[in-house]
Amino acid sequence: MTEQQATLADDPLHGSSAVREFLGDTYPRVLAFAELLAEQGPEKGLIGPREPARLWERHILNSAAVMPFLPDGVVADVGSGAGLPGMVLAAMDPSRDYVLIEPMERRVQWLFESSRHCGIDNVRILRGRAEEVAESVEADAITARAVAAVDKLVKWCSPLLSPTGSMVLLKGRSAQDEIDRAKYTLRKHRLVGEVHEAGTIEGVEPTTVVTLTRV
Ligand SMILES: C[S@@+](CC[C@H](N)C(=O)[O-])C[C@H]1O[C@@H](n2cnc3c(N)ncnc32)[C@H](O)[C@@H]1O
Repeated sequence: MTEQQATLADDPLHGSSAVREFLGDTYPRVLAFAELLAEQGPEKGLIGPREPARLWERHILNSAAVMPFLPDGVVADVGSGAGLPGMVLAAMDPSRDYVLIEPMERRVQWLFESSRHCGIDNVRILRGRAEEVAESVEADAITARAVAAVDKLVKWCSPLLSPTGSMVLLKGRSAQDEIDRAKYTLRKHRLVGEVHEAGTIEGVEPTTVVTLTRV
C-alpha cells in the first residue's frame, strides 16, 4: 500500500502569523519555495510523502535556524538536494551570494527549476561532489544538512573554504560525538567545533548547529 500524500494545508504552521513575522519581507519568497517543495518534492523523491504536513518546522525553519551563525560573505551549501538549507537561506538573504553544490542530476534540475520559479536568483548551482569543485568555489561559510559526518565533511569541504572561513552544519543528537571523532582532522585544518541550539519561533524544536571556526 502506498503512503498517503500529505499537503502543505495539513501543516499547522502553514500561514501562521509567527512564521510570517519570523520571515518578515522574505516570507513571500520562502513561501513560494515551501509551496513548490510540498507540491513536487514527494513525487520527485526529494522529501517523503508525509513531509508536506510538517514542512515548516522540520525543513524550512530547521534550515532558517542557521542564519545567525553565518559570517559575512559567500555561502556554499554542500549536498543541497531539495534545497535545504541553501535555497531557504538564499530566499531569506537576497543580498548575499549562495553556491549550491549537488552531484545528482535530478536534484540539480530541481534546484534550477525552483530558483527560477521562486525568483531566488542569488544562487549559483554547481553539479558535482564537494571534493570535485574546489577550483570553482571559495566560500566564507559552508553549510550542510544530512550529508555526512563532521570528519568527512571537513575532509571534503576544507579546500572550498577561504582561509578565515567557517563551517555551519545542521546536525542531530550525535553532534558532539561527531566533533570528538573528528578531533585529528579538525586539528589538522585548524578548526574548532562547537555545538549550539538554534531556535526560531516559539513552540518549534530548536535546530542543533555545529560551528567549525578557524583558530
Ligand atoms: C540526505 S540528502 C540531504 C539533502 C539536503 N541537504 C536536505 O537536508 O534535504 C544528501 C545529499 O548530499 C548529496 N551528496 C552526497 N555526497 C556528496 C558529496 N560528496 N558532495 C556533495 N554532495 C553530496 C546527495 O546527492 C544528496 O542530495
